[in-house]
Amino acid sequence: MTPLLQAENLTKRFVTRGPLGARAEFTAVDQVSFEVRLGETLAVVGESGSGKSTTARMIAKLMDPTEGSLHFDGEDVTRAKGAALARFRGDVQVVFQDPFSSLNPRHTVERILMAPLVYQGIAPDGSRRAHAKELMERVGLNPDHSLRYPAQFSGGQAQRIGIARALAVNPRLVICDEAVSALDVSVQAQVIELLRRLQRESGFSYVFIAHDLAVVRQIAQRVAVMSKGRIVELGETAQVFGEPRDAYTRTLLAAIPRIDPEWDRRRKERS
Ligand SMILES: Nc1ncnc2c1ncn2[C@@H]1O[C@H](COP(=O)(O)OP(=O)(O)OP(=O)(O)O)[C@@H](O)[C@H]1O
Repeated sequence: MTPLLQAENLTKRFVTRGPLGARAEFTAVDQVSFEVRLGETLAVVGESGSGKSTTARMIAKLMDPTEGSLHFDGEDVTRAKGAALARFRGDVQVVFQDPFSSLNPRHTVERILMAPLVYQGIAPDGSRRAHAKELMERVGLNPDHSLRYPAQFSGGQAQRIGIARALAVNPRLVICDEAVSALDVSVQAQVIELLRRLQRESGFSYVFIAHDLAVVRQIAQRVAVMSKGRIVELGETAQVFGEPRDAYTRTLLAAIPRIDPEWDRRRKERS
């Protein structure tokens, strides 16, 4: 079956300036290849600076790769512009880490949620307001609060607005870039539950970028481990976490605080 998204040898090099103004090239993402299957959640994990966000930005087409290609639903979208790019934007949405900086503080929730409907030409003029309220209900927000501003919501509620905005266009792939990392643990659990429910209801795929492996275990069927711009391991979550083949993955797993003592005990027994 054609994968929903296919990244092949994606590479991103940044040009930097050294202390004496010398030009240097830095490879943030190096020949990364993976596919995202229909309806699955693929997590991308790795330490800070390993290239997760740069990869997310390239597959969301918020940044062009220096090299490599990107296919969506079998179509080459690497250089997509105009109508093809607009179609891609309707299919692929991003939820960012900090809802407060990714939501316009001067716009009401209603306006924030109506904007993608207007852009994608979804829902006729007269029904957009009702559509925005429905979206609020879907993500567990009170639709009576549609005329409030982002700052009037808590962090978890604001992230629900970010999720509702991503869902407005009925995407087929949602990229969550550290979408729950800034939330308190209890709020985080609620938002993860919401993300899972929405996937069950709508069947879209997630690429879930995270550094918290405990979160990844709850949500992802497959996981790609990144280190220094490369994917060092990719496989079923249970297999990668249970029997990591790569030394870096083992270090990463050993470094996280365990929330599941039973799992930790089994891991220690094996090593
Ligand atoms: N615009 C840029 N110009 C130069 N270097 C960049 C740029 N964006 C990212 N980098 C560098 O590329 C590397 C990968 O960054 P990236 O943000 O993708 O990593 P990450 O794994 O998402 O890390 P974090 O979890 O801290 O966000 C880092 O060393 C970063 O400093």
